[in-house]
Amino acid sequence: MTWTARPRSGTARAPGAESAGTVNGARATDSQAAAGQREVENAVVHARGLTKSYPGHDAVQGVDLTVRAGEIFGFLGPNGAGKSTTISMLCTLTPPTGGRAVVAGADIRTRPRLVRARVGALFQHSALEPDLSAARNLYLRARLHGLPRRTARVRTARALETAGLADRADERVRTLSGGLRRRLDIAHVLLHAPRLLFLDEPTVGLDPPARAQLWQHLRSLRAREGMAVFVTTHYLDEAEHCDRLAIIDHGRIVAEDSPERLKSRLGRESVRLRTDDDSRTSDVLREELQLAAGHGPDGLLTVPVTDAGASLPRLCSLLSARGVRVHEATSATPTLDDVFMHHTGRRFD
Ligand SMILES: Nc1ncnc2c1ncn2[C@@H]1O[C@H](COP(=O)(O)OP(=O)(O)OP(=O)(O)O)[C@@H](O)[C@H]1O
Repeated sequence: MTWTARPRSGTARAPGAESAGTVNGARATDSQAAAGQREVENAVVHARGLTKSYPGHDAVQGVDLTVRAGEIFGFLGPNGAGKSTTISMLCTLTPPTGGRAVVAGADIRTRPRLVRARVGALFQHSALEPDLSAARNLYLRARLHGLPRRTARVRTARALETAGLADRADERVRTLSGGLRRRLDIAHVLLHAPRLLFLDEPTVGLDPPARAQLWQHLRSLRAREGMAVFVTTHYLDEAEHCDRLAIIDHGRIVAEDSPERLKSRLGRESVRLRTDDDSRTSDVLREELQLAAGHGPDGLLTVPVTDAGASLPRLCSLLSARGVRVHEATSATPTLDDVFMHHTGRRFD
C-alpha cells in the first residue's frame, strides 16, 4: 500500500479513497481507506518506500515500516544492512532520496524540526559531559531544549528519579558504572518527553546483569511514559524482549512480526527421541499419527510436529503404550537465530 502523508490540517488517504463513489465496492474502498488512515494515525513511524541511494550504491531500498504507539520495536540486520541509515532518515539526520515517512505525526521531509522535537535518539556515542554531575548534565540539556529554569529543574529531578539515580545526582558522570551511565544517557534524551525513543545498540559494552537491568528499565519507561522504543541490537535475547521485530538485509525489509510469530512461521518444530527401538517407533508414529520420523545428524530420531511442547508427552505415552522405551525426549522449536538465518542466510552474530 502507498499513502499520502497527512497535510497539516488534512487527513491521510489510502490509494483509491478519492474514487470511492456509490458503485459496487465503494464501501469496501472507503473502509480500506479508513483502516489505512487509522493505521497511519496509530503509528509513531509510518514509512513507505523509504530509500537512500549514494552514488553507485543503494543503502536503503524502499523500506516500509510501521511502529505502533507504545511498542518496543526491534530493528535487526547484518552489518551494513541499512539499519543506521534508516534510523538516520527517520530521525531527520539524513535526507531520504526516495519514499515517505511520518514520524511522531510529522513528515520527515517537510516538518523535520517537529520530528526532532517529538523524538529522542541515543546513538553509540554518549553526549554526556563526564566531568559534570549527573544532575548538571540533565539540567543543561533541559535548558538547551529551551525549558525555563524552574521547569528544567523539575524535569531534571524527575528524570533522575525515573532513571533510579536520584541518590547519585551530584556524582560526576565519569565515576558512574557503565550501566548507570547508559540510564543517564537515556534520561538525557527523554527530558523533552518524546513520543518515540530511538536506541542504537544501547547495551553495547554492558555486562549481562547491566543489560538485563537496562531492559527492565526500558520496559518500565514504556509502561510509565507510554512512549514507543525503536531499538537495534546485536543480542538475540534482547530481540526476544521486543513486541515486534523487523529484519533488514541489503537495504530491504525481509521480515516483520512479533518474535513468536516469526519463529512459528518457520514451522520447524520437532520432537527428538532416543528409544530402544527406533524402527518400531517410526512405524508406530507413521501408522497411528501419520508422522514421518527420520534420524537427525546427532543420531536422534527427529519427528516434525506443529506444536512440540504439546506433542512431546503425547508421543511418549503412545510409544510407552506400544511397548517402546523412550530413553530421551526433547522438544525443539526454531530460535530467532534460525529466523535470522532463514531470512538473511547468516547467523545472528
Ligand atoms: N555516507 C555514505 N556513503 C556511501 N555509502 C554509505 C554511507 N553511509 C552508509 N553507507 C553504506 O550503506 C550501507 C548501509 O550502511 P548502514 O551503516 O546503514 O548499515 P548498518 O546496518 O547500520 O550496519 P552496522 O550494523 O555495521 O552499523 C553500507 O553498505 C554502508 O557502507
